[in-house]
Amino acid sequence: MNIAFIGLGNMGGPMATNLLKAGFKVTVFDLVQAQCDELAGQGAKVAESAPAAAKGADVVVSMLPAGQHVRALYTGDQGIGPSMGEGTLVIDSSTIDEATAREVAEALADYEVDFVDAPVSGGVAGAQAGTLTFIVGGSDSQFARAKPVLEAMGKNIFHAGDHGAGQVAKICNNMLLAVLMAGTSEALQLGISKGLDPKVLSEIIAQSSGGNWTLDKYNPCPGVMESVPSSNNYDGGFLVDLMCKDLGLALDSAVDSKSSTPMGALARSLYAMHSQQGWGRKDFSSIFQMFNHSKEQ
Ligand SMILES: NC(=O)c1ccc[n+]([C@@H]2O[C@H](COP(=O)([O-])OP(=O)(O)OC[C@H]3O[C@@H](n4cnc5c(N)ncnc54)[C@H](O)[C@@H]3O)[C@@H](O)[C@H]2O)c1
Repeated sequence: MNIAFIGLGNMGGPMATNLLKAGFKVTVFDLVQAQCDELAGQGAKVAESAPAAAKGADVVVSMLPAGQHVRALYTGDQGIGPSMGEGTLVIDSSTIDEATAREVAEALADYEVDFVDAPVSGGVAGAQAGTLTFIVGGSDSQFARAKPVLEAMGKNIFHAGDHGAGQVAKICNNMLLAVLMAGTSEALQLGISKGLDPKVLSEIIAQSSGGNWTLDKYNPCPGVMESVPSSNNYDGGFLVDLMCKDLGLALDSAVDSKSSTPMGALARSLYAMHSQQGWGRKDFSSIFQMFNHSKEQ
């Protein structure tokens, strides 16, 4: 099976690597040449453009920053719709708004191209380990077509509903993640300000009723955990600006459905302020530093 992979950033790069490891023939394209070169070193073919990558592919996977990039890739003037053959399957794993996911699905149907939205959870570590959770929106038959490809990159593959449903479930998860990361940071900084060792405090809370994923798998306090962005100057991982985007998507959905999301609204303000203070290109766990009043850590 020939797979085209478009968008080789923090997530897309390791996802494409896992498709190569699973034995698929992979053609890649990214605007950043160095990221294409890295995949070429692992056996991928590098295309000169997105339409060239998509030509002749059985499956096209995209992992782009936001909705406008996905819309432009598939439906814009330079869109790759006409480059794909009838029966091609498109898997978009970017986190975008549900309306764009549905719009792209409809536009591609005109070319007899199948589409699923398949955003992921699990972060860069999950992308590298091939243990991502995929949350899929599409018809039953489209889900069945996508599953074997997704299994090469992930562990848990969920069918959330029709087009756009994957995106709705994903932003519910990320809104909660943002709230948990801010709350965990606040609690750890309180303990530190009272003289507690953050490693000891993390172990205590992890085994207590406040335990959560941000504390025991993605600890935001530098020095507590290895191989997470907080121990790497908050580089790599999931950017503050991407979290701001996801919180914006969650609040748009809340307006649309007349839902009350006060914690999500507060989290969006906190992460936006953090971004304005120069942290936009750092990992979202750096919100920990917003609560660091000593500035000595
Ligand atoms: N990083 C994470 O932990 C994480 C976790 C879950 C979901 N996500 C979501 O996954 C998506 C990608 O995240 P990421 O962290 O890999 O972002 P990233 O910024 O590291 O990577 C995006 C890549 O897309 C490329 N790109 C942009 N426009 C392009 C185009 N027109 N053609 C080809 N390439 C193009 C960029 O050059 C970049 O390499 C986002 O929607 C994000 O919200 C990220």
